[in-house]
Amino acid sequence: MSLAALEDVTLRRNGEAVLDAVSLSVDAGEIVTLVGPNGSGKTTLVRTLLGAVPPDSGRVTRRPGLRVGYVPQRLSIDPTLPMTVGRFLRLPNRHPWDAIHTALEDAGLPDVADRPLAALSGGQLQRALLARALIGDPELLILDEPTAGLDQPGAAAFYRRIETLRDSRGCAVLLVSHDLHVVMAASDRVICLNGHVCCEGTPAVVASAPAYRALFGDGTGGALALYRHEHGGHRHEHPHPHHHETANG
Ligand SMILES: Nc1ncnc2c1ncn2[C@@H]1O[C@H](COP(=O)(O)OP(=O)(O)OP(=O)(O)O)[C@@H](O)[C@H]1O
Repeated sequence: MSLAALEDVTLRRNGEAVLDAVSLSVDAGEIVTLVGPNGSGKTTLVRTLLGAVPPDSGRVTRRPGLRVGYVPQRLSIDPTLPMTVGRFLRLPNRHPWDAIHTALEDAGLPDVADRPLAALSGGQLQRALLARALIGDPELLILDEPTAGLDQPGAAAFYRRIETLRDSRGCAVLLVSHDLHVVMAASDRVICLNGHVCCEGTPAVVASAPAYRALFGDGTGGALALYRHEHGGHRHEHPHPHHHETANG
């Protein structure tokens, strides 16, 4: 059984289908990247999958007792509040401190528990949000545009961390992105959303799908560039956009 799935889900707002007969599932341990332009329904899809919004038709299923970690697109509290990172992570469930420290370490942010939240850089804040999502030991980690606001090396490093986390913790990852031209090479599947699912498959399959090109045009020469890091041998610690390998050449 999938961890979470939508089956033929349609959701209307103001007479328009925001989600149009969408089917999607996330299985244990896989990385699924959901890409789509602004307004294509990505956040609505995630909220529907989480059970926060009921669909007008279709079925939403989640494995009973599924543990989900959610990294929101934006922080919903004022990051300038005089609060330490550790206290922020203890909200609202008062998790034990050793769980907080483990999560910070896994998110690549050790030794910051006592620092004010306001003192974190954008990339560090993103990792703090990731740490918060990891505390409950999620089976499914959902990240909504986690690299928005990060520069290319920052985004690449964040994606590497997600890949490592999937490997070490075995959690499934649903990654939402509006970056139409660059996705994590480690994605097992890429799903392109534009109200409906217009194509899906491995990154390489989607990159060469006519529906992808028709929707997302010719940025990056029409290719889907992949954040890929090499295992062993030469390694790009700071990948540059021009160094992205492309799926189809
Ligand atoms: N509660 C609502 N009432 C009316 N319209 C809504 C509501 N929720 C979403 N929509 C509309 O549904 C469409 C999809 O919104 P959604 O936020 O899911 O898109 P998105 O792909 O996540 O966009 P972005 O990349 O900008 O975050 C938008 O046109 C939005 O205006």
